[in-house]
Amino acid sequence: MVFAKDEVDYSLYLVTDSTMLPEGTTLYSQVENALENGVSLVQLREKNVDTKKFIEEAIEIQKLCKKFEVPLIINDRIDVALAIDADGVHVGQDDMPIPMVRKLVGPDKIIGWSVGYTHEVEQLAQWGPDYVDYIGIGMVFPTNTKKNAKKSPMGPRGVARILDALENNNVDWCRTVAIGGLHPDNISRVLYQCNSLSGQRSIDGISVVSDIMAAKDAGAATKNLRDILDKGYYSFVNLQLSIKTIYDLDFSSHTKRFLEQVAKNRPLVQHITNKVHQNFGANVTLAIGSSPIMSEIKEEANDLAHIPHAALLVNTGSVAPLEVVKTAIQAYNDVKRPIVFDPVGYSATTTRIVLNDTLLASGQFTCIKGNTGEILSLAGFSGKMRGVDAHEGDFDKNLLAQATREVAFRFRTIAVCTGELDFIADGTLGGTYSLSDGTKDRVLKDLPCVVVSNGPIPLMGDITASGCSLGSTIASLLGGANSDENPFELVVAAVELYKEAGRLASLSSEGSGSFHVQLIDKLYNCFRSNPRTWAPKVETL
Ligand SMILES: Cc1nc(C(=O)O)sc1CCOP(=O)(O)O
Ligand SMILES: C=C1C=NC(C(F)(F)F)=NC1=N
Ligand SMILES: [Mg+2]
Repeated sequence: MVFAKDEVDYSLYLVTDSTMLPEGTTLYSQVENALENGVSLVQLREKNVDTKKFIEEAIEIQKLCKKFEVPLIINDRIDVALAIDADGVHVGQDDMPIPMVRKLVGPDKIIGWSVGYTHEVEQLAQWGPDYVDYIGIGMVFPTNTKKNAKKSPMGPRGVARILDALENNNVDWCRTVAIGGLHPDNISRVLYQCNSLSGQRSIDGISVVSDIMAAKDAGAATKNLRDILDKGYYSFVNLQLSIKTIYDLDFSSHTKRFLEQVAKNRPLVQHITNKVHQNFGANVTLAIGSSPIMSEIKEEANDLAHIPHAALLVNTGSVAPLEVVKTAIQAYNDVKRPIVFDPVGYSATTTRIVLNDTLLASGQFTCIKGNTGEILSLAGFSGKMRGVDAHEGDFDKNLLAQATREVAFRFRTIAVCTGELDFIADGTLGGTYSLSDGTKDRVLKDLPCVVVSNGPIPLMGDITASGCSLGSTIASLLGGANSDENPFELVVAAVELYKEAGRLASLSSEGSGSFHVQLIDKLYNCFRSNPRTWAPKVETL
């Protein structure tokens, strides 16, 4: 049987490995259990076996695949693929060049190629539609399965960039699977975040080796992955994610309700943050009615995350060891508690870019908050001029709104861009994801985005940790909220509250010293004065 190429289901692609089989299992039994539970494509990958043995295995596995009407792909060995008339081959960058492979296997066979860089997509585009049918994009996360791997983990954002490259090079014929360290605890995030910026493309599937091949119960492992793939919804935080495009943002009533919830639920806000912010952030958190804990103890994160209404603030200005931060992010994601991420100094140095990119790839954040420079860099705008027709004000405003929406869309988060104007965009799309067809019905310009303007508060820039402490405020409202509240509304209210407190503080202080104190006072009093008297200007973009 020859599979029509456009009918191949790439959703759950098993790549075999007979060097990691648990006691009492065989290559055949693992593949059979996987096929029975939803694997949609199989690749026989053997790095160190003699050709005779490989052929015997291939014939055996081919019979199994035919029984389940699933195509069989052979890794690397074109000769073996031809010998058994397999449905296709997969080659890596160091294997036989693609044009030769196509010449040998003919036009009907499936050809897969390992891709890790955008220049490889450009090569793919040059060959055109008759060569590569799908690409394995990896590695997404660290993996021990691929020995001497020369590539470093690219994270979901790296996969999304390859999807962008496919679009930018008009490669619409090629399907995509993500591969590398994929397991039940991270594929929801991969499916959720791996979209091209245009929303036209998401990955067509995921590919796993050890999650199934090393599983004692390969059937159960497969079913677990299958269920997540078919779910189409990632509930990463126990708040009410929404797919709304326009919110009725009634600052005074929302903020009053949110602060009442903070007072009632007294959220624990764990700060992993820089030394300068720790003291002021703790005081801001207390002023609002939450209870701060500045903890960088790896073993503690899981206990803290389980405390009701806990929230995590990660501010990468800190020098906390990477493993401590990653453990905390994983712990709060596991219990669906909100995490606010503040990529301090993003783009200032390569070290900070690598550190922040590693952490951004390690979890799902409810909110990513940065200043103008950080958000522009995260969106990849830094230094890129976008036309000069608009005058300074609008130019910044449109650019910043665009950058904030791009960060929100790329990381599926509530993105906050702070500055003279504060921009907030909701890229969560209600937690929904789907294979292959991206977010077609929702694109960047549809994302809810507001700008909070309260007039300049110059003193904000003259005190330490003013931006960092907005993170404490956002984490407090997200942490204190009841589960039926919407994170976008909570974040907008937190920004308005903080901005309004800053404005009031600047009216009643004569310098940065008293401003520091006044800011705490105004936040502290926000419970007591009637927010209705506050009127920050919120404009929906
Ligand atoms: C076969 C392979 N190729 C990769 C690439 O990055 O191209 S990573 C990989 C191994 C993936 O194994 P596991 O699912 O056990 O992490
Ligand atoms: C190195 C590889 C990379 N990707 C893939 C797949 F996911 F199948 F595309 N298979 C491989 N053997
Ligand atoms: Mg190879």
